[in-house]
Amino acid sequence: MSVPLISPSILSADFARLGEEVRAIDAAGADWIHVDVMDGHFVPNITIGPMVVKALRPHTAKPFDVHLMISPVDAYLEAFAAAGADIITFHPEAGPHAHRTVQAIKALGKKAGVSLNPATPAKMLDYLIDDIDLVLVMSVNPGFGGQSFISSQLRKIEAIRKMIDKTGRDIHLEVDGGVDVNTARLCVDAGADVLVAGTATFKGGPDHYAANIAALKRID
Ligand SMILES: O=C(CO)[C@H](O)[C@H](O)COP(=O)(O)O
Ligand SMILES: [Fe+2]
Repeated sequence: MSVPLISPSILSADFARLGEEVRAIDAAGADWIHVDVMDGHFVPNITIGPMVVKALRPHTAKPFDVHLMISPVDAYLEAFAAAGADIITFHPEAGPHAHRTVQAIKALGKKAGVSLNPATPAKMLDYLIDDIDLVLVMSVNPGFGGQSFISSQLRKIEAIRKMIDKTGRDIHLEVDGGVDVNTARLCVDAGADVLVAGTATFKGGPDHYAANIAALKRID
């Protein structure tokens, strides 16, 4: 079985010590840093904006995997790009012109990701897949960390893996929500190559981050 990339969600970090937490997960073996941006409108929670992304940028050289759960999206892309985002992922449900948003992210020189809510079908990707760098399958309803994995999303991951393979392009398939050592294995079996893990990375505190990340990678 292939080893997935791990993108710890800093939603589960200690927000009073975010810079330190980012350095700790970097040292513990995180491949990417997952930044959950919520606006209290598209999702029922408010987290952080571009100023915090900018403040965290000097703390790691690892890619910032920025998950925008905001509506509208386009007005904020430039600010997140300038703040140091490497991958910018948005929800097509958040606006009427998903393809334009992809174009705008790429025009900023960033990797473009599209995220699908649990009730959104894989078909949503039909006319986007050729232009994007990443698909993010939400395996919980977006808005909060610590929720339970919705297993119906495994079928969607399998379907999207087939769509990706058909393109012949190198497109990441990332899963976000309720990923632990058990569900990680199911996601990788279904075709995922990047796993977001908030609760499963940060549980037990800094002394456990390296073992937690290693356990998510060692799932064969
Ligand atoms: O996008 C998200 C929620 O909307 C988070 O990335 C996700 O919930 C990660 O947290 P956990 O691993 O604790 O489920
Ligand atoms: Fe996320």
